[in-house]
Amino acid sequence: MAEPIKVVVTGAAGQIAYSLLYQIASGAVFGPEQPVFLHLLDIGPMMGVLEGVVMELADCALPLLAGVLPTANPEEAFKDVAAAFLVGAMPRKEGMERKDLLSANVRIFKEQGQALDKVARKDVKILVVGNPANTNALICSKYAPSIPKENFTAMTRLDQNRAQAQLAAKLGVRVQDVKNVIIWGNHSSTQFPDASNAVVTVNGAQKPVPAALNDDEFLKSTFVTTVQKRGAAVIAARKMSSALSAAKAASDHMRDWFLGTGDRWVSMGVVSDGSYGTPRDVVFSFPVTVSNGKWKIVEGLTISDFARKMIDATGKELDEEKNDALEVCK
Ligand SMILES: NC(=O)C1=CN([C@@H]2O[C@H](COP(=O)(O)OP(=O)(O)OC[C@H]3O[C@@H](n4cnc5c(N)ncnc54)[C@H](O)[C@@H]3O)[C@@H](O)[C@H]2O)C=CC1
Ligand SMILES: O=C([O-])CC(=O)C(=O)O
Repeated sequence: MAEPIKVVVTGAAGQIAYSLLYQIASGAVFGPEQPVFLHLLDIGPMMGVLEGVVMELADCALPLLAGVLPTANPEEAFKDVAAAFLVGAMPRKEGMERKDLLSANVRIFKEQGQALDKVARKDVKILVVGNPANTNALICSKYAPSIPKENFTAMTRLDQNRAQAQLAAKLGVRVQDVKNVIIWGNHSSTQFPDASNAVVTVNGAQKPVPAALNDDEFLKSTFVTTVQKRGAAVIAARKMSSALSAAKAASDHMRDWFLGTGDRWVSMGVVSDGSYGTPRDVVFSFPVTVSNGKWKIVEGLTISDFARKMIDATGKELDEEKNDALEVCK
């Protein structure tokens, strides 16, 4: 059996972590042969609740769980970690946009960037889940200059999973029969869920999704808005934001980053290099493939006039969020 790797989850006493911790500790993320030592970070007042989570983890009797460290100290939590799930942040309530959380949450990511910079492994893979995820990831990276920018990512996998599920339902196929749907841009209501390159397998044969559906109007309107507003729809129904599906998406994202995607495309928020005419120096969601622990943006896709407008709009929002966040962090 391999040596255990240290993995931190922040917001460990919260609702996403409650689903996520089991997935990590059971082997669903780093594989069935990789033991994990879990570092659980939350704030001081939540230490009592966190103690209960630690008890439940023990009670799961999981063979891959090598140990658990609950703490309210970021430098203790981030020490020598190989993977960081940055979940801990305030969730939005009904009627809010995710960027309304910026002033409350972005400082958390400044402080955590500074702590990661000091004590984490330089090859740590960081996934920011706490909203507004893209801009929090950018700020975290800016305050951790000794860790490569490529190691900071934001989660748009939940949007990808939602998009894939919507398409599969519309086409009457299994979710695993739909691939290469893309989420461009911000994890916000300006994101662009794009099915123009998606492929579906029907009766053993692959077909482009637009041809299989033959309903461009649906792909440009209902499909896009359903995915853009799905988080709000869950909040309206549950009175709390998505947690089960968010934890599953965080597991998918980190698993694919560690273990690879093959030729399957996945969407990840990464620091933009200006690909596809997007603004540089914002965390923008692109289609990527991953091998040997490194992601690479899928190149050479054709961008329609419609896609151009959508990509520009979400890029503009990210530029604005960046400026607001830098102002808050001054
Ligand atoms: N990117 C995405 O697709 C998604 C992002 N989210 C976001 O994830 C975040 C967490 O959501 P939930 O778990 O539902 O919230 P929650 O309120 O249940 O849990 C958040 C936890 O973070 C802790 N926390 C607050 N400040 C902290 C700090 N400085 N250090 C460590 N822990 C801290 C809180 O004490 C709490 O235990 C929210 O910002 C939410 O909007 C939620 C769903 C999907
Ligand atoms: O909508 C929210 O605030 C939580 C979230 O990010 C999502 O469910 O996609």
